[in-house]
Amino acid sequence: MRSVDAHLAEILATVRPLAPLEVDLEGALGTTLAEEVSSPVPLPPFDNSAMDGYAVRAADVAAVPVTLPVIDDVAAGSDELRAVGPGHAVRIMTGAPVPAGADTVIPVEWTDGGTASVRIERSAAAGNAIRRAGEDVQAGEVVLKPGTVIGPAQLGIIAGVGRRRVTVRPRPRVVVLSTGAELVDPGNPLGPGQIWDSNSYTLSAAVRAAGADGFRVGSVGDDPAAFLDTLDTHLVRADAVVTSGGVSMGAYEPVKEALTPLGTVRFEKVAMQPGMPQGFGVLGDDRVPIFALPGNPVSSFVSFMLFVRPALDRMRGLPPGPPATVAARTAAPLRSPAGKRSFLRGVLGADGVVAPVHGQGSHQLAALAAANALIVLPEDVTEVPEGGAVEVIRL
Ligand SMILES: Nc1nc2c(c(=O)[nH]1)N[C@H]1C(S)=C(S)[C@@H](COP(=O)(O)OP(=O)(O)OC[C@H]3O[C@@H](n4cnc5c(N)ncnc54)[C@H](O)[C@@H]3O)O[C@H]1N2
Ligand code: MOO
Repeated sequence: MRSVDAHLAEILATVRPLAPLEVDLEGALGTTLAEEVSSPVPLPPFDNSAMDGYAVRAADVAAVPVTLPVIDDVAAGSDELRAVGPGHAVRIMTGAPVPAGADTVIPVEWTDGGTASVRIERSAAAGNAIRRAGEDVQAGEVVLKPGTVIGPAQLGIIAGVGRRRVTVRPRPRVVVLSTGAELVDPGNPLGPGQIWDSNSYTLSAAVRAAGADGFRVGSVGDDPAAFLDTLDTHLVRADAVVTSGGVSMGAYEPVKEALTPLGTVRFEKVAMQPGMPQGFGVLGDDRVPIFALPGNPVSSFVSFMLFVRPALDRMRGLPPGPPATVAARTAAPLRSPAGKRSFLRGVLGADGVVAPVHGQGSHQLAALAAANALIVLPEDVTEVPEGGAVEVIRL
C-alpha cells in the first residue's frame, strides 16, 4: 500500500501553477496576484481634512473663544481653493484638500457651526485632523506582492492605486462528477435501492471553499463509456476534474474501468482510513489533473482535504502542503488500524479537548457534518488513551 505522504508528493509533483492572465477588477476576487502592484502617486495624493470643520491657522486659535470670518467652503473634490490668510477660516469637509495657509482643522463640534463667521471654542495644535499626502503610500511604493490572494481589501487597494486590470493566477476551474447507478439528484423521489447524490454537492462546495470554481456536473451511472463521454464534454472548461465513486473492487467501477486503459491515471490503495482507494493522473493533451476519489461520502471528503486541496493551492500559485494540524487531547480512547493513517471525526472545543463524534463509518455523513475537526492518528499508532495527545485538522 502506498503512504499518504507518497501519494500527496506525486500529486504535487504533477500539478502546476496555472498560467497568469490579465483580468478586470470585477473578476479578480479570490485569484492570486502574479505581479507587483505599486502606486503611481502618493496616497493620499494631497493633504486633506480628516474631519468636517474649519481650516485655520493654529496661531489664530491659540486663544479661545475666538470668532473668525468664513471666507470659503471646500467640499471633497473642490479644486479652486482660496488661501487662508491670517485671521481667516475656511469651512472644510472630510477628504477636501487643505487650502494653502491653513495648518490645522477645527472639528465642527468645537464651534458654533457658523457659515459667515465661526465662533471657535477650543484651540488645536498645528496638524490637527490633517491627513498628509503619502501617509498611506509613497509614490512608487509596492502595495501588494506577487503570491498575495486577492480578498476584498486587496481588491480595494488595487483600485485605490488606479488600476483597472491586474495580472493574476486565476481560480482553478474544477469539474465535479459523481458516479453510481443508485444516485438521484436531491429534490427527486427515491426509488428502491436509491440514495440522493450528496458527494457532488459536498465536493463542489469544498472546491469553492478552497478558492477555486466548482462546476457540478451531477451524477452519471455505472457505464464507463457514458462516464468518458461526460468527461469529454466537460474537459474543455476544466483545470482539474474531481470524481467520486467507482474506484474500488466491485463489478461495476466505471471510473476505474474507463480511465485505467488510458495509461495516464493510476489506481492505488493508500494507507489511510477512510479514503483507501484513490485514483490520480492526467487527461488529454493539456494534462488536466484528475482526482478519482472513493464514493463513500466521508472518504471522498477526507480525500479532498488531503489531496485535492493542496493541489488546488499549488494551481493557485500558493505554497502547497498537507493540511495544518493543531495539538489537542482526546476526550475518549481512540483506535486506529495498524499501518494506516486514520482521520477520525471529532468536535474540538476551545479548551483544546477533542471529542470523537458518534459514528465513525465512512458512510456516516451526518457525523461528519457534526464534526469540526479530523483527528489524525499516525500509521504506527493503534490506540490512544483518554486524555492522550493527538493532532487535529480543523475543518
Ligand atoms: N471488496 C472490497 N470492497 C470495498 C473495498 C475494498 O477494498 N474491497 N474498499 C471499500 C472502501 S474503503 C471504499 S471507500 C469504497 C469505495 O467505493 P467506490 O469508490 O467504488 O464507490 P461506490 O462503490 O460507487 O460507492 C461507495 C458507497 O458510497 C456511496 N456513494 C457513492 N457516490 C455517492 C454520492 N455521490 N453521494 C452519496 N453517496 C455516494 C455508494 O452508494 C456506496 O454506498 O469501497 C469499499 N468496498
Ligand atoms: O477507505 Mo474507505 O475510504 O473507508 O471507506
